[in-house]
Amino acid sequence: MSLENPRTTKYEFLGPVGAFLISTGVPLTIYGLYYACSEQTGGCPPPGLFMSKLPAFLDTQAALMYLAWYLFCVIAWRVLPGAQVPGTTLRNGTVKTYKINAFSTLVLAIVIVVALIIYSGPDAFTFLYKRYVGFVTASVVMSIIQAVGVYALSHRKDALLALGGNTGNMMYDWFIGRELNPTLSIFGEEFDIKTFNELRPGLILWVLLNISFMCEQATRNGGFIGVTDSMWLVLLFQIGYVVDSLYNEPAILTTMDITTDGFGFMLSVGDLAWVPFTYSLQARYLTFHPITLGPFFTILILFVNAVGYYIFRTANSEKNDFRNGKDTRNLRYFVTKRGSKLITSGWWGRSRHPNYFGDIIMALAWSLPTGFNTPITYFYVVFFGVLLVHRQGRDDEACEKKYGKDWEKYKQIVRWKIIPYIY
Ligand SMILES: NC(=O)C1=CN([C@@H]2O[C@H](COP(=O)(O)OP(=O)(O)OC[C@H]3O[C@@H](n4cnc5c(N)ncnc54)[C@H](OP(=O)(O)O)[C@@H]3O)[C@@H](O)[C@H]2O)C=CC1
Ligand SMILES: CC(C)=CCC[C@@H](C)[C@H]1CC=C2C3=C(CC[C@@]21C)[C@@]1(C)CC[C@H](O)C(C)(C)[C@@H]1CC3
Repeated sequence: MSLENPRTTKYEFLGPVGAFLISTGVPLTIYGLYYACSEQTGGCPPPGLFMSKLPAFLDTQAALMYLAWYLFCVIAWRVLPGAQVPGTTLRNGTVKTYKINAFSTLVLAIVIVVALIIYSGPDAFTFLYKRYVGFVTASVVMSIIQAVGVYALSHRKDALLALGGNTGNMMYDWFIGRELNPTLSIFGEEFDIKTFNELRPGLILWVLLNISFMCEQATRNGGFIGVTDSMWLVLLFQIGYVVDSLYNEPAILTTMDITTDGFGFMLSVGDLAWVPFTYSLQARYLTFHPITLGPFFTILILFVNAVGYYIFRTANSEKNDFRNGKDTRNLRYFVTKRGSKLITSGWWGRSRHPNYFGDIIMALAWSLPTGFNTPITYFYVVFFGVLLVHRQGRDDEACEKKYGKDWEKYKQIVRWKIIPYIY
């Protein structure tokens, strides 16, 4: 075992057994959510739990369309212009550069879809709703293929492995991600598989799925005039979130997924299947269960989302500006033995993950438009809460390793983990 790629001695997610359970559980949950909440199976939930029939899992047309979608994203990455931005310094001392053009890819995709809808009517873009299960299968197959491919590639002599992904247990390493930054060369340009998947094919597909669900509602209700206020709210919030993520694309380069985690099945299925198909559940529900909120509830939900967005954005900007030497707020901080500074006032003085707090408030605002008819449309809030609590724990552990006593000192100053005065 080389010094650069030490053997991993600690398992996360309960080791190989957990890796197996999550790898099978994630696709099953995506199908399960469709089964438990869809028009085709009889409602949300269906009247008899085991009585309804699932549509075909395999749909060749959907698979071909999904492949075309993925290729569109790759071609857009290659041909659209974009700044070359350096990532963080890797532990072997090298720095990778990334092409920043995810936002232009989103704009291009939306322009094409809107042109299609204007030219041919909303009915022309309902195929994502109608062939939903086929698209799920295509994205899961794509995730498996990619995870197998990057696992095989990671056995090159020059591969830099993730510190957490080199246990030697095939199942676990395949799941958690063995290589830190699997890269291909596409027409002479370095293609970083992990950052590409994290921001483009899945997040933009989430937007397109939502637009397709709105088109289905419009088709049924006499055009876009018949689209309900609840559907508009969900689209506004979720498209706004994706726009924000892609517009701030360089911010992803310092997240733990990019700096620390390898790319394996957990991230490939999370990025390509889980994000678009479970995060869009609310809009899919509203397609077959339209809800009119009226001005009072619309304004109330807009307010909840605005509060969440304000916290999420100002917290992330405070940290990014501070770390980039552009702080205008005179935030208090202390310098750690490692040399980096930890903020102790503003949002980062109120809790150790104020951005997660904003994110979870937004998650709630995205489910509220579906009313209180079924708990299933609140799945995202629950999952996201669990994800963020777990992520907070992982980050705390990583910071403890990085900063040692300095992290203890920071924890003494900032006692709350996510929600000030509560958690
Ligand atoms: N919608 C979704 O499904 C998901 C959304 N997200 C969102 O992604 C965003 C990024 O999240 P994530 O990467 O987990 O973590 P953060 O952006 O919260 O970054 C954590 C890192 O920030 C640095 N840091 C911590 N405390 C301080 C401080 N006081 N002062 C300065 N730096 C500090 C540390 O790294 P260092 O010191 O090494 O720089 C730490 O590892 C969040 O807004 C989150 O809500 C995340 C996951 C899923
Ligand atoms: C069910 C399963 C296997 C879960 C894996 C977790 C993934 C769903 C998440 C891990 C980190 C993520 C990030 C985003 C989406 C969810 C996943 C993939 C993210 C792209 C959402 C938008 C944000 O602005 C972000 C870019 C910061 C974020 C990055 C992490």
